[in-house]
Amino acid sequence: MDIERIIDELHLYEKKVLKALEKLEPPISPEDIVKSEKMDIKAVMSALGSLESKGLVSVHKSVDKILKPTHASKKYAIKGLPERQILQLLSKEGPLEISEIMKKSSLDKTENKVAIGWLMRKKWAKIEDNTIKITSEGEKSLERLGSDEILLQELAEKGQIKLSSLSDKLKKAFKLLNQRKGLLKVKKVKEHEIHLTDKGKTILERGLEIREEATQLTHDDLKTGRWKKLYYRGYDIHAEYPIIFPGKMHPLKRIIEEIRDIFLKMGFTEARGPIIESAFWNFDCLFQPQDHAAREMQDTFYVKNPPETKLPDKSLVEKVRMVHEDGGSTGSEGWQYKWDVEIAKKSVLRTHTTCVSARFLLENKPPLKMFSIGRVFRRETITYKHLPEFHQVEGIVAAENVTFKNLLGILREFYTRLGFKVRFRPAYFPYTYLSTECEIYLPEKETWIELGGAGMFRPEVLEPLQVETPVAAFGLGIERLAMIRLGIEDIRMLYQSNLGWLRSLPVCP
Ligand SMILES: N[C@@H](Cc1ccccc1)C(=O)O
Repeated sequence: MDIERIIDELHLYEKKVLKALEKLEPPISPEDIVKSEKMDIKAVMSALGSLESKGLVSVHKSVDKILKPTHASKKYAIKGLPERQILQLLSKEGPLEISEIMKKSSLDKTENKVAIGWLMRKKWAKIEDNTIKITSEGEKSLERLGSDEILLQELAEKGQIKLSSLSDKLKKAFKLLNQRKGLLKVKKVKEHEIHLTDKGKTILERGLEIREEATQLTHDDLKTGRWKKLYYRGYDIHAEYPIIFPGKMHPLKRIIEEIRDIFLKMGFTEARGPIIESAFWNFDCLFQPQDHAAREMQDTFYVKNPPETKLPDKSLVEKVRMVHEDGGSTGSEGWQYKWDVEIAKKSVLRTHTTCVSARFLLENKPPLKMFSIGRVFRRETITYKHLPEFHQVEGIVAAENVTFKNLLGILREFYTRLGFKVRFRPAYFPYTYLSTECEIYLPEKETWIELGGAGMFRPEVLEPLQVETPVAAFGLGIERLAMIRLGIEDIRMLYQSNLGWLRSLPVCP
């Protein structure tokens, strides 16, 4: 970054700190700046941090020790260390036996022992024939203090001393004193020593203008024209900002809207049907025999109230009965059993949206293109893969020349618009022939997953509804598409209020 730009982007606080560094005598600590600039320590530290990241200052971190005297050391600073007190005693009294020292000294027993130990260590005295005598070293020491004693006195005088400020000699003395119990209080402290870098010096040489910043623009400033002279701080685009969670559409709802949009754009009309459906529309008119496994209680939710749902026109019901029993006029043999209208009346929660297509075909004449999105229900145990309630998008295309190939083309177009690669495999449904299953490709897992069924409605479905053109039909699951889109492995995520996750999803995918 060039110097001009750095200067331009300096904050008021950064400038103040730089100026302080120019003015103060090194070594400079953050506390020195706090004092000279009357700034808050937090502001100083944060300014130092950004100045350091811009390469204008270097901050030297070190650990120092603060030494303070104890009660005992203050006493010794006046009277002398125990060994000095005994040295003086010996110089007055001449050589003494240990027991005599114990008696004559004003120290207590332990202090006497300590004193004799240190007399030996410092070579101020020696033991000869059971008596303690001053050495020539000791004689010299009577005239001058040792560096440990000097340090002790300085401590008593100043109250506290930084280890780093001591001369080498006194540093050694500190080590010696610190070996002894109860003479020193030592506290470790972290130190910051701040230096201007060459870059920092260059900037100061250019001269820094410190202008107070206007924080608020008042009505008065505007009226008087003072605003022209005010100095405003630039926007800090890196400043912390509050995280806000705007309301947004649920991701499942979003993909539903996307699917709706695709079909509308492909020229389909949207239809709806009831969620509580008769078995008739859900199964019978789709040529699903009444003993079909899917109709069992363990697969389908039967509704207690209302237990029965109104059937359509008698003639349609009658035609459906005939198709089931012997194929009616379709040329098929039917399922060859006695069809029961009571079973057809039962209320169910629809197990697919194909019943919406069947109803639509009764009401509308081809050519037509219809789609329907809605909830369907199956008695599934809840797992990461399955829910008893999910969404399908259903559709039909009915016209004179509609073929199975057209159906595949429509499905391919739909999935391509959603951004997926699709393939088809043969399948079976009681109500379609030919039938297919659509699979889409998962690049991350390098696998294909099944997403829905499709096929050409059979004559056994179309005849009772009096539809004379071919009808291409499809019914596709939506939750799995959503899971792939969102990269989630557990379908339950779509139905839990996991706010953390929902909030983390971008508003626009
Ligand atoms: N109803 C089938 C899908 C389907 C719809 C239309 C035709 C063929 C199959 C299902 O729920 O899986």
